[in-house]
Amino acid sequence: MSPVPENCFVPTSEIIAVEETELNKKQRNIGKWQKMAKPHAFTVYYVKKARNHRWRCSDVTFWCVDEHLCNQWIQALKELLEMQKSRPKQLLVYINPYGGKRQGKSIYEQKVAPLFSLASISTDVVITEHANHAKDNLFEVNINKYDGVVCVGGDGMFSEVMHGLIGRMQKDSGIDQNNPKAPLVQCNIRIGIIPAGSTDCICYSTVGISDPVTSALHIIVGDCQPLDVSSVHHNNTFLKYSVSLLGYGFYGDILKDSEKKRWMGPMRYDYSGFKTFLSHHYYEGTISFQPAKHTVGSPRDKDSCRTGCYICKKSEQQLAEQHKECGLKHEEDEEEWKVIKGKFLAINAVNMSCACPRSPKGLSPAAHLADGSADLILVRKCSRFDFLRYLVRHTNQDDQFDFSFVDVYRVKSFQFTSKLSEDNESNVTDIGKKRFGQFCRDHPACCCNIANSTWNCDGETLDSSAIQVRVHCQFVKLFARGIEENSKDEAAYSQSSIEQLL
Ligand SMILES: Nc1ncnc2c1ncn2[C@@H]1O[C@H](COP(=O)(O)OP(=O)(O)OP(=O)(O)O)[C@@H](O)[C@H]1O
Ligand SMILES: CCCCCCCCCCCCC/C=C/[C@@H](O)[C@H](CO)NC(C)=O
Ligand SMILES: [Ca+2]
Repeated sequence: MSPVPENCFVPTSEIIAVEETELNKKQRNIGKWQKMAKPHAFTVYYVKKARNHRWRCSDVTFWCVDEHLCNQWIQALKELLEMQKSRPKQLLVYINPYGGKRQGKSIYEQKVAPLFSLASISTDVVITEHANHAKDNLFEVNINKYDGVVCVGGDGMFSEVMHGLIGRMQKDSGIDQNNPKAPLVQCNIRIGIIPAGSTDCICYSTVGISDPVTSALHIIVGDCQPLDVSSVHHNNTFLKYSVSLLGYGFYGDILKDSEKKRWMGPMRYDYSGFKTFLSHHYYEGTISFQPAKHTVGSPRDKDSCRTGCYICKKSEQQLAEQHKECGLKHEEDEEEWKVIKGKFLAINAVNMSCACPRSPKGLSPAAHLADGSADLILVRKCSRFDFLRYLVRHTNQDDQFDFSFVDVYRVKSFQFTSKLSEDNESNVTDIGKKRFGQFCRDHPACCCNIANSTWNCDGETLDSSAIQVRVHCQFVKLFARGIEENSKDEAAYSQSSIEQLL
């Protein structure tokens, strides 16, 4: 138990629980309580903010001689907690026992379940037995029973749960996800992520740290962070939704190679990353996009998306106004498309910064969680050395878009077709060309890859290289609050912390 501080203050929104404290004989015999005939006590458990966005559960015990007064305090504090209507009471939890370092089950049992129980949250826990178990299960359960769904795992596990929830919502509303222009029904049930994967990019980008206890506490206090979701189609077939990275070329090739090496755990990305870097393949294709004119931000902004972000709030208001004015009409059909043809080492479309422990600022540091846009990053063919310089900037403070071979656009929709599929479409009868398709006709020894790359969609591969993508503003909600401002005030606040304020 922490030492009892003086002059304390805790916002009720950050109290985890209040409990009557059973005093044992030893406790009764310390200090001034020794003189009391029968002391009474209650303990307040609260969120303690530490460095680097880490949250911990701390506690302080109040002692008192008057049993009635003590009970009144407990009662009053419990009533205050009852008034926190955004807090979940009943959660559905899916644990992937094989994600990341295969620690999902023990992380949940040792670090998370005791906190949920302290906060009086009831849970139904499902330990997944195979891929898509959680997704399929979400189509069957009585979803209205729950205040939220929690996934214990990595980005792939989050993606599964999100697909289950969105899919269920569309099915219940009779909406065909295969129609790329269908007015999708928003998903209001919040998703919590307990990070136990290999990259944990979605957790890191929305909380600021990949830490199971911090995430559990954000769930307990009932945080809510909306997230943009991209729908990905191939012609009139729905492929997937994406919230973090849609990557073709470099990140697609890493994923394809790393899937065969899952046994290596998170290290597989380093191994495949190195191999893919050495292969230096580039891909030809055409990318068309509609710029996101509704948002005031730019991918080159110096400021990042933080808790209470005004750019995301503005997008939310605009979205609401658009819905009022146009109903279900889709304005984007009428807006201009920009077309870019080229040879690319990487095409990355990110709905959020994609910050993760490997890349603390992410692939697009100024991308917003909930502004209804994605940042489309085009890395053109360049030397290995230049590409390495670009990759190194993922890991440091330098501007990763300040290269002649890198372009970045903020978009609300885009399409991609590879040169190979364009050629095949325009000349389907040219069998010789198709058979020759795997080799570069001009320079057999160069890195020009006539075969297609694969799309990496939040860590899952897509079956098609030709895709149409549309960003849906604030389409799902997480138990998170975005990354809190890391000001000097916050550092001071976390050092002295609530102990001194309570
Ligand atoms: N019991 C299971 N057995 C095999 N695969 C599973 C099981 N449960 C879930 N999966 C699948 O495992 C995939 C990867 O899981 P997860 O995202 O948790 O870990 P990861 O790939 O190591 O981390 P990251 O996605 O952050 O890189 C998910 O796409 C999910 O569909
Ligand atoms: C020589 C230095 C090279 C350093 C390069 C580091 C770059 C790391 C950037 C990782 C970006 C991750 C984006 C997130 C993708 C996830 O959706 C996905 C699934 O978890 N993870 C990966 C690795 O594809
Ligand atoms: Ca966005």
